[in-house]
Amino acid sequence: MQAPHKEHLYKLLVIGDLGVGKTSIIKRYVHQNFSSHYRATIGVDFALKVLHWDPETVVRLQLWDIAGQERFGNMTRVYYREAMGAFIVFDVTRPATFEAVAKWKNDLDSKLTLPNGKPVSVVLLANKCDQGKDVLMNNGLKMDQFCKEHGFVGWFETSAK
Ligand SMILES: Nc1nc2c(ncn2[C@@H]2O[C@H](COP(=O)(O)OP(=O)(O)OP(=O)(O)O)[C@@H](O)[C@H]2O)c(=O)[nH]1
Repeated sequence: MQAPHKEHLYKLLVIGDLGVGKTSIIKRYVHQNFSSHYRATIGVDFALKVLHWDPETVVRLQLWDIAGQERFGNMTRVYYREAMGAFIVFDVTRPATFEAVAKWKNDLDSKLTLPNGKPVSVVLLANKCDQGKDVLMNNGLKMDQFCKEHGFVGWFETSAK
């Protein structure tokens, strides 16, 4: 097999309040497994997802799993540096985590811009949709409106379970 000759490395952030499922989403995506055991991330964790995009192209996604408690610290500026995009996660069973979404978005936009001066693309993830308590999700239109108002490129319901 011919070695790929195009390689891309992208740094992506995964942020959101404590316990919303950031680590679990990454684990599911990268290692295809899930654990119901909760262990809070301290600071930041990393994972690498390698995508064989086409026969000539390899894409490496460097996923930065930032602890929920970091919103109250000073380190996010350091962690956000040189990221190309971000996911902001909330837990559909805990409305307070949705209220924090705008705060995370503001924190990100105030500390990170692309080299061309534009804000990075951010996707909103409504996690734990397997729990059946998704008040917000019955209202897709409201979510679309929220994304428009706050500058998200879009939103998805997710479950890491
Ligand atoms: N039912 C269900 N539980 C989930 C899901 N995602 C995560 N959990 C559970 O929620 C808890 C917290 O998940 P984590 O992935 O550790 O959350 P986190 O956002 O990384 O938390 P911090 O590191 O504290 O910021 C764990 O007990 C997970 O098993 C999901 O999609 N569905």
